[in-house]
Amino acid sequence: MKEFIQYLPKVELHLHIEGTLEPELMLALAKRNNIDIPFNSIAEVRDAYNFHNLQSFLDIYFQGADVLIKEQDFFELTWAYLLRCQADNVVHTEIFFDPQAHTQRGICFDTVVNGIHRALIKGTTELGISSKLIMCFLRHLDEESAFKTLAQAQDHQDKIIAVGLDSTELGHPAAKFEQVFKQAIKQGFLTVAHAGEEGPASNIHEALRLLHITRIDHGVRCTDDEELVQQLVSERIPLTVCPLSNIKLKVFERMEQHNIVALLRKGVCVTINSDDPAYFGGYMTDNFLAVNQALPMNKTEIAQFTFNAIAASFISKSEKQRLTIVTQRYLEQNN
Ligand code: HPA
Ligand SMILES: [Zn+2]
Repeated sequence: MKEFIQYLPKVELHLHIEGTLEPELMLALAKRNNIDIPFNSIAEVRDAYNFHNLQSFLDIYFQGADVLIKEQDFFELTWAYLLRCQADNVVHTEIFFDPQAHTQRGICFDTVVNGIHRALIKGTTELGISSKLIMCFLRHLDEESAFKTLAQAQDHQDKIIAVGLDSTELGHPAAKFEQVFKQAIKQGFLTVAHAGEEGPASNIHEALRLLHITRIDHGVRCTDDEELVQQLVSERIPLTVCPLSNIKLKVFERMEQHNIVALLRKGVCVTINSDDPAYFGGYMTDNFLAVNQALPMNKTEIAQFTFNAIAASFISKSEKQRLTIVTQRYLEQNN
C-alpha cells in the first residue's frame, strides 16, 4: 500500500507556502539576510516545534517567516516546495500565501508575489506541475488592513485566483471580513476560508453564508452538526483537511480518532493536504500514509481523495477531465 500511495497522482489544495520553510533554509536565509532568530542549530529549531494549539504554532510560524526578505528568498522557498511535490507525485497544487505577514515587516507586496510566481512558472515548465495562487487575509488583523492588501493585489490579479482567510480562528469571526470578501468577489476573485479547525461548526455555517466560499479549509468540526454534514454532501462543498496538522495542533488527540475517513464514507468531498509541512512533520505522501496507517482503507477509497481534490480544484473542466483519467488509469493498473 505504501508504494500505491507514494506513486498515486495527488492534488494539494491547502498549503501555506510560508509553512514549507524547512529549518535548513530558515537558518541559511537568516544568515544571508542578517536576521536575528532565537535558534543556533537545526535541532534547536525542531525542538521549538512542540505545539499545544493553533496559536502556539502561529507564533513560531510568523517568527520563521521573518527571514524571508528578497524576491529570491520567496522564489527559493517555493521552488523547494515544488521539488517536494515532484517527489510525492503532486501533479497540481493550490498555494496560500500570507502577504500581510511580510508587508507588515516592510517587505513589498510585489517582492512576495513575484518571487512565488516565478517559481510556480518554472514548476510548470520544468516539472510539469500546474498551480494556482491564493492570497490569504490574516484574521487577527483588522478589516482595513485586509482592504489595503486587496488593493495591493489588484496589479497581480493575473497571478492570484482566489482570496482566503487564515490565522487565529477563535475570536475572529468571518463576519469581520464580510465586506472585504464581497469586494474581492466583485473584482473577480474566488473565495475560500479556514473554518471549523479549532472553532465550532457554526463558524463553517457563517463562512458559507457570509463569505460565499466555494470550499472550506479544515472544516473538521462539521461533525458536531449532522445537518451541516448532510448539507456538505448534498451541495458537494469540499473540505481541505490536513491530518498531520490536526494531530500536531491537538484538534484530534490521535489519528485513530480523526474523522476524515468517516466523512469520506459518508460522501463528503474531503481531501488530504499538508497545511504547513515543515512544521507538522510531513508532506502529501506522509499525510496519506499517516491516515491509512491509523484508519486503513482500500485503494479505491485512497484514490477517491485525489478524485475529490480534482473536483474541488480551481482548474478548468478539461484539465479536471485529464487528471481524472490519469488517476483512473493509475487505479485500474495498480488495484
Ligand atoms: O492551519 C492553519 N490554520 C490557520 N492559520 C494558518 N496559517 C498557517 N496554517 C494555518
Ligand atoms: Zn491552513
